[in-house]
Amino acid sequence: MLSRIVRPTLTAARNFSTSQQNNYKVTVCGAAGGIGQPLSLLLKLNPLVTELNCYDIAPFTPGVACDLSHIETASKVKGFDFQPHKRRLAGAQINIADIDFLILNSGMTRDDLFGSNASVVKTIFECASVACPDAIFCIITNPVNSCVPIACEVLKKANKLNPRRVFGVSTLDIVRANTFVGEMCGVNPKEVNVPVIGGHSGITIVPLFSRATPKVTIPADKLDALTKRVQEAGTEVVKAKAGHGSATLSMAYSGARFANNVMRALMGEPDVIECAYVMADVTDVDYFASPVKLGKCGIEQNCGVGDINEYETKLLCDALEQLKRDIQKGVDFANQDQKCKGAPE
Ligand SMILES: NC(=O)c1ccc[n+]([C@@H]2O[C@H](COP(=O)([O-])OP(=O)(O)OC[C@H]3O[C@@H](n4cnc5c(N)ncnc54)[C@H](O)[C@@H]3O)[C@@H](O)[C@H]2O)c1
Ligand SMILES: O=C(O)C[C@H](O)C(=O)O
Repeated sequence: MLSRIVRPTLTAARNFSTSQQNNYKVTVCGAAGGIGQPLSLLLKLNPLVTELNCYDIAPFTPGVACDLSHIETASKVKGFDFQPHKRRLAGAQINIADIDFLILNSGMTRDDLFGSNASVVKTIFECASVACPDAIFCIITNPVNSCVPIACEVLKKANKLNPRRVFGVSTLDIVRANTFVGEMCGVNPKEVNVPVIGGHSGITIVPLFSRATPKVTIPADKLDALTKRVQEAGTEVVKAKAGHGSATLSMAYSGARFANNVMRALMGEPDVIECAYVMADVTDVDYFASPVKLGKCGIEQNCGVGDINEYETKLLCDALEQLKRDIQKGVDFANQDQKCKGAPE
């Protein structure tokens, strides 16, 4: 069982063979938002990204792109605002034709999350299924557990689904688990790898401390609290920001880490393994977060659940019940006939 989760090392990427593709065109949807801006910044700093398209409905999006374009890295940056009166031009306005990566973090945080965000995801994937069906899709938009099924259903309807290339980004759960374990055990969090399986919300988040590397011993009386802290870490940030949004900076880091590792694998680097929420047949549910081995075409192998202990098995059972409902909600939404808000005419 492969358990190494590769870190994003921009310097390592820089040293990598030039005979492989190292010129990825990336579009960030939601680029003007709390996550979108720092994520776009990190992508602008990534030497593997040669073209960065910042797309958002916010009218100042071209300004965000202009700001980024002054940074002294070689990539070209363009900004696209996508106002309602232009929606007819969807694919062209988003500028997703011929791109390699579409990173989707457009949408609201917790208020009215499902209704509005589900529509955004559906709309963008209707465009993507025409404009860039072969891109790598990274979905950050919440609720991830339902948004990934929506995206896959839309692509499936258009006969363009390649499940190896559609990812729900659950990296922040791993990043948090690594950090909290590092703090608790006195280990540099950079050296810690805790696989996190299941989904990305509450009890669907199942950290596997028994499989942490390096091996750590979590005192029995602290295990519940540590597990809950990882599961509720999003709420911890929401409360701490006191009405000013949810996690943005740690999420931007996590999104950039994930995208960088996918790019490294696409370039042919071996043994790149990341946890991600993907279409899978490794449990009773159709979408599941687990370690996946990445390769030149996207997911090469789903490593599945692997060995887990009794405590984690109980967590997983609870997670699967909730995941089933979340997934069904997404599938049902995608298959509703009604035209969604903001869909291209
Ligand atoms: N996967 C994760 O681990 C994780 C972590 C944190 C946040 N999130 C989610 O990421 C999403 C974004 O969070 P944020 O804090 O950046 O929110 P935000 O409100 O700051 O930014 C969202 C951006 O999306 C834009 N937008 C809305 N509709 C759009 C559309 N149709 N097309 C293009 N852009 C559109 C908005 O104008 C805004 O700039 C939320 O759904 C949030 O819950 C996920
Ligand atoms: O929890 C949230 O609302 C945002 C995000 O999913 C997070 O994990 O921080």
